This record gives sequence, structure tokens and C-alpha cells, in this order.
Amino acid sequence: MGRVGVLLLNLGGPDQLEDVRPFLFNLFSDPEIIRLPFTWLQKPLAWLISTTRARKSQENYKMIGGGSPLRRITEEQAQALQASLRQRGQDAQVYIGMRYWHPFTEEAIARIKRDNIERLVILPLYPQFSISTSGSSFRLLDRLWQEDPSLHRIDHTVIPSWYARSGYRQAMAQLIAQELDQFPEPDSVHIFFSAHGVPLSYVEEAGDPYQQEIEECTALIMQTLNRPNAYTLAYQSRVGPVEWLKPYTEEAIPELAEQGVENLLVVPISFVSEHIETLQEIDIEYRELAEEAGIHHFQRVPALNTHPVFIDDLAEMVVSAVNAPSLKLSEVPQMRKQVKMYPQERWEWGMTTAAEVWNGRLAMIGFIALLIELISGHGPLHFVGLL
Ligand SMILES: C=CC1=C(C)c2cc3[nH]c(cc4nc(cc5[nH]c(cc1n2)c(C)c5CCC(=O)O)C(CCC(=O)O)=C4C)c(C)c3C=C
Ligand SMILES: [Fe+2]
Ligand SMILES: [Fe+2]
Repeated sequence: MGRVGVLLLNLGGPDQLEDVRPFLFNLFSDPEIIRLPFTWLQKPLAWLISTTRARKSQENYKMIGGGSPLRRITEEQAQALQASLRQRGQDAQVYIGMRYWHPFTEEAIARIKRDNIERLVILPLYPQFSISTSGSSFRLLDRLWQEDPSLHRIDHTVIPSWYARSGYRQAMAQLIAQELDQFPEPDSVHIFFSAHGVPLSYVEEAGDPYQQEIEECTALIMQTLNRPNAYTLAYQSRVGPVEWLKPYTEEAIPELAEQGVENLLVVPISFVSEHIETLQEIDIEYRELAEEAGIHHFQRVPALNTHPVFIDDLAEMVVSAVNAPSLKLSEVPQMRKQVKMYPQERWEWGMTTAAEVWNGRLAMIGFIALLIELISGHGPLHFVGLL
């Protein structure tokens, strides 16, 4: 077999405070993150939201040391994976492709080409598939493949999601058990899985399998943990005015407190590295909320980072993928299930078209109103929730 490469996909995060605004601009420029009726609205709205959100977001990054640890941790994971692969007799070069910040996916692909990689395993560092995470990276890669015929000589295979693997489940169960055993009465602790939220329409209209994969994932981890604890699943980090998956973490925590729960162990479930939503949102915001609601003992399970059981499981997954038949970017079943949600891509007639015209008009009115507010400096921009 020729030279083997592994492309780890991740979201990326600002390394320093100056990066926050351009990072947010990249994120909100992605139609998988904000769906708009017209493509021409995407960049101006991304500019507007990133400019107005940057200060609040920077405050949060300041609380965790002035930047995201995501790049450093992902690099450590890549090194650990490469070493674990070598131990298994699999020589492979591991690359990192971030979606919205350095090192960008485009840079990783340029290096993969330069290194003459012949077999490439594409592995998202998200255990569950969502349109907004792995889906967005797959779409970008698919576009790069379509634009550059020289990439066609790379025999690539995709791993769409891997939350059901036993190594991952065991690593998560080990981390949970370790934290449970620090409580005076481990069995009385309520286990609180906090998944990253997505807008409800992703699941109900666009066919995102994310909610189903999250539910299966938590049930499997509880099975592997094999303890008598009660548990809850809720969704965190809602952004914007639309409805997201429920229950919301910030509502579920006080409800549990009201029901008499005093010991809470939070398990972040959508992401394998520490990042702003574990270090700031859970450790600072939700802790404060829980303590105010009367939860006396609030702990969080650390992210997997370079947990050896997890890294070895990734390595085994890669070795199997190298030797198995390929799953091409264009064949990922989770992508094919998706209904295209952008009106300009949808081919339907009748009432829907009328509705879309109105969506467009409303979006334009909203956009202009925001622009006026921004320029005049008057009025709270917060009403949209995004800002
Ligand atoms: C506005 C819509 C967003 C959706 C949908 C979304 C889904 C989603 N995100 C992650 C993981 C991460 N998100 C991160 C940052 C981040 N995400 C959004 C918005 C959406 N995410 C924003 C605005 C930001 C910037 C931070 C902020 O201002 O709040 C990060 C990076 C964290 C870091 O340390 O820098 C990660 C990771 C998942 C898993 C997910 C859906 C399943
Ligand atoms: Fe996010
Ligand atoms: Fe988020």
C-alpha cells in the first residue's frame, strides 16, 4: 500500500483574543451554521454578527486564559494517534483540518497533496454526526475534491461517526466512574449529560441524525458504566432566537435542583477536547447557576483529550478503515439523508415558493434594521439573541 494519511477534522478556535472576530466571521459565514434565504446575505450578516458578538465572546475567552486550547489539544491528539498507529505497525502521517480557524482544512489538503498521500482516512473528532459539524467539514472537502481533479488520485475513506465504539464508551465510562467515586455517596449523584445543541429544524426538517445519535450514545455509555445512578440528557450553548433541541441545560439544572438533586456530575458529550463550552460555559456559568439553585456538589467529567483508551480506539478505527472498502465523501449516508434547506437549492413550487419569498423579504427587513441599529449605535441588539 502507498503512503497513508489520516485527516482529523475539527472546528477550530481562536488562539488569542485578536482572532475572535475573524474566527466568528468564518463560523457565521457557513450556511451550515446560519441558514439564510439568499446566499448574498451570508457574508454581510456574518460580518454584522461577528462584529457585534466579538466583545462578549472575547470576555468568555479571557476567562479561560485568552484563547481556545483546541489547537494545542488537537495537536496532542494527532501526535498520540500517530504514535499509537506506529505501535500497531501502521505507518501514517496525521493531519489536522480545522473548519473555521488555523490550521484550516484547505492547508491540510495542500500538505496531503505535497506529501503524495495515496490512501487517506477522514476522521472527524466529533463522536456524533451533525450537519453543523462533521457535515459542514464533509461539504467543504467535497467541494475541494470537485474543484481540484488532482485530488482524485487520493483513495479516501470517511468515518462519519463513531460514538458506538466500545473503546470510546469505555474511556467515557472510566472518566465518569473516577469522578463519581470522589463524591461521598457515589450512587446518589445525578449524572447530567450536556450535549451541544443544534436548532430543532436541523433535526425535524433537514434530517440531521444528531439527536438520535446523542440519545443512543448516552444510553450506551450508561450501559457501559453499569452503575445505578439516575441520569438526564440536556442541550447547551444555544445561540440565536430560534428553537433548539430541548431540554436546555440552563433550564434542566434548576429543575433538577427543585426536585431535590444536590449532587450533580456534568458530562460533556459532543466533543472530545476541552474548549470554551466546557471550561467557561459549564465550569463557570452552569456551576454558578447550579449553586444558586441549591446544588451543593457540582462536578464535571474532564474531556477525553489524550486518554490512552480513547486514542488507542481511534488508532484501531483508522487501521480498520485503511484496510476496509472505501466510503467516499459523496456516499456518506448521513449526508444523503439531508433535505437541502436553502431555498435556492430547493426545487418546489406553489405555496412554499411564496413562503420563501416572504422569508427573504423578512430577512432583508431584519438585516436592514440591524444595520441601522449598528450604525446609529442606538437600541439593544440583544433582542435577536445572537448578539
Ligand atoms: C450558531 C450556531 C451554532 C451551532 C449550530 C453550533 C453547533 C456546534 N458547535 C460545536 C462545537 C463547538 N462550537 C464552538 C464555538 C462556537 N459555536 C458557535 C455556534 C454554533 N455552534 C459559536 C458562536 C461559537 C463561538 C464561541 C462563542 O462565541 O460562543 C467550538 C469552539 C470552542 C473553542 O474553544 O473555541 C466548538 C468546539 C458542536 C459540537 C456543535 C453541534 C453538534
Ligand atoms: Fe458551536
Ligand atoms: Fe457553541
